[in-house]
Amino acid sequence: MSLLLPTNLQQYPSSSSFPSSTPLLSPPPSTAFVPRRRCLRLVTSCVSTVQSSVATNGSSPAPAPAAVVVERDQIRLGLPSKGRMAADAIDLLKDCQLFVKQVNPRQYVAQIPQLPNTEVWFQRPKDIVRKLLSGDLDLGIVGLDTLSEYGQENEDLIIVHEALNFGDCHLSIAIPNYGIFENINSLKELAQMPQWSVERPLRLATGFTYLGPKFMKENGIKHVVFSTADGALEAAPAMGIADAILDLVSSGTTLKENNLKEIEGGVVLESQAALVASRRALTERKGALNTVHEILERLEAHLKADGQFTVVANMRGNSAQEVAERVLSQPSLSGLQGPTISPVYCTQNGKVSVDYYAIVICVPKKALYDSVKQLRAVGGSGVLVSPLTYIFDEDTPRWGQLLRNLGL
Ligand SMILES: Nc1ncnc2c1ncn2[C@@H]1O[C@H](COP(=O)(O)OP(=O)(O)OP(=O)(O)O)[C@@H](O)[C@H]1O
Ligand SMILES: O=P(O)(O)OC[C@H]1O[C@H](OP(=O)(O)OP(=O)(O)O)[C@H](O)[C@@H]1O
Ligand SMILES: [Mg+2]
Repeated sequence: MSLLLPTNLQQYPSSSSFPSSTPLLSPPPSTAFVPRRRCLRLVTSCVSTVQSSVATNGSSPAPAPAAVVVERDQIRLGLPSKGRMAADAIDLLKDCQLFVKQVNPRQYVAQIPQLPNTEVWFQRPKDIVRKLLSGDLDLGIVGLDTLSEYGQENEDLIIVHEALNFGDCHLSIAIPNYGIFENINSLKELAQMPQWSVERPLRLATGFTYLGPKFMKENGIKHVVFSTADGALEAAPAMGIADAILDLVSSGTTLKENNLKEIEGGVVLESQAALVASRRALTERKGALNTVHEILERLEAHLKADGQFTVVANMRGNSAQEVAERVLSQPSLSGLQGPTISPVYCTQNGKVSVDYYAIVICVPKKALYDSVKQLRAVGGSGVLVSPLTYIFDEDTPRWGQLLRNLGL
């Protein structure tokens, strides 16, 4: 196969792609920490010279002396310092009653009073990943795309929560919707175009210089060269300096406005914000595991509740059992663990009696109207709907998963 990769790309592992759907990465062979140095990062926006000029993002596999975790009192959490993830990360923590106290936006360290042993450090997303690897951060919030690109499947990186519900986007190949690409709609068709040869390979512009070549190689795409730039990649095809691009897409507006289209089979990964930790920090740094447990519990309680409403309704009935049977006959009314049903006491002619029962259930926001209809169908009235703030379960499944992953 004649995938044209510069030699420095070929020394990286090219096993299966980093699975964004896998919550936790596999355990490491040992807990010994070998820090990896940042690699050279050569950026060129000149596509015609790229065959030997693209270097991968992230860390190089250069040998380094074994080291231990540097002692410090504080657990360090990295948050995006700017860009579209910055405000959302702080807002998410606020929704979990974790208030980041940043005196001014140019100050790169902050505190969370609710977590006195934890410092927040604001960094660019890619630097959060690099610093988790170097041991300068213990925890971080970054997009799965950045984690995959700069983490490069390093076993020290553990995804503690893979779906923080913001920063949704996907990494995708896009081609022009005109000219020779007009009738090309899939990766397979793109690969089979007669235009590409050793002399004239497909020119792909991307900032994802690790994931891009890896994806093309895994998909058996021959005759491709990569170029990279720091932004506005969508301009490259119209400028004549690339045939296709590989970039993040969320609304799709930028592609549309630049006459580009996505193709079937061209999605490299789905991404959203994730909580990531250094395995070494969790196993060796005092207090790190407790901190991550608390953050995880708060996140799970908030995120689980975020998608739900509390619904209260009154229902006429002869007994709680009979009301329960009616409610449970409806598919959307079973709540988290079944409905809570309580008698509503009233006085009639001086006597206390029970003619109504109050039922309380949690329903997914998306299923609200269906649930209301089903409640009415079984005799529910006076339906009250309120937002749900937290759901603290007995245990958080991701915590158990994390402990297993750490071998604890
Ligand atoms: N439409 C989108 N385009 C790019 N990133 C998005 C988009 N939607 C969500 N994201 C997420 O936001 C992250 C940060 O993007 P942002 O553009 O703010 O910073 P960056 O491009 O990594 O940094 P810089 O602009 O300094 O190079 C991305 O890595 C991705 O996880
Ligand atoms: O699908 P859309 O909602 O249109 O978003 C996709 C665009 O957003 C990002 O660019 P960004 O805004 O970060 O600018 P950049 O090109 O300078 O990175 C990304 O690189 C795409 O260009
Ligand atoms: Mg950007």
